[in-house]
Amino acid sequence: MELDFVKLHGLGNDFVFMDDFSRDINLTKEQVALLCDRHFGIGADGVILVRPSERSECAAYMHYINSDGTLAQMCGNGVRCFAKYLVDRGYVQASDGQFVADTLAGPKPISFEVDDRDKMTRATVDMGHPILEPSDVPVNVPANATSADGAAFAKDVAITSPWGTFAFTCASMGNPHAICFIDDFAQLSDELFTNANDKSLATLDLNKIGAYYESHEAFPEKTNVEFAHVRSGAIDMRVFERGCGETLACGTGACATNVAAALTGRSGRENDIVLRGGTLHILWDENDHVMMTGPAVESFQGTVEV
Ligand SMILES: N[C@H](CCC[C@H](N)C(=O)O)C(=O)O
Repeated sequence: MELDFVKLHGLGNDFVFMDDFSRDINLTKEQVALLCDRHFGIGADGVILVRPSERSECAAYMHYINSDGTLAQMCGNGVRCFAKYLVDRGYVQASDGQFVADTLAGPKPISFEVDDRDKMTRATVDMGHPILEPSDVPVNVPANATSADGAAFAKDVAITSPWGTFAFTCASMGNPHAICFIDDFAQLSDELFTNANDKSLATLDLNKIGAYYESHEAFPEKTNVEFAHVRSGAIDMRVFERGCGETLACGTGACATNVAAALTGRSGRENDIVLRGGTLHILWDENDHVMMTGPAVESFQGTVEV
């Protein structure tokens, strides 16, 4: 079967988009993995099928699949690319400046900017409420803290690994995230770095430590794993994504990291999250909504045999 596709990315977190308004595309895990293979396929972190929404208030439904073929509830960079796909093709009027995207994590209101050719450049997505109750993240560790409004959450929970014990604060944006804040990388074991002479977030070996925690038994549905360093005015973050491995950026991960930093008193509620692929601006507002702002870029189009 020959399928048209469009390749888009949000800060280098990249996706193969396919128009599935006719609801007749059903890809196997093997087909998704091949489409995402960076040597034998198109190459991407995931596949996004654009489907009709059953919600009258939503323009379309984003069906997100990780590169390993597993479904995920939400994709922050993906939903900004989803917005660009719809606006640039006229499914959403550029002059409207806003619409609602439907996702497995529910409706997500989006406001967007366009250039002088009515092509979308940036979007702000209302990612909704962070989910903090440990059993809802889900994470099998006790709620050891309560947030300002009394909600239970998993704060700095120590989970051991072969390379030492790391403390995670856990939150969901519809999908699970475990965030470890590291202040001093020099304290960590040499074997955790791709270059022990330069111990930093940049040289942390995520294929070792990220992969270990992604599938740790503490996380019944696995988890996205973020390592972050808070500095004045910004938070540096790298991510080992569930079902993908390390990606250059993670929108839901940036949202969860912002919430975790604020909850644990490491930062305020609004931060620039600096990722390998670029910067996302995140605000956890006074109504408990997490607002994510960032770009989306279309790389190329094509057809592919599956
Ligand atoms: N791998 C994630 C989904 C993609 C999230 C990420 N690409 C984003 O931008 O939020 C998961 O299985 O929960």
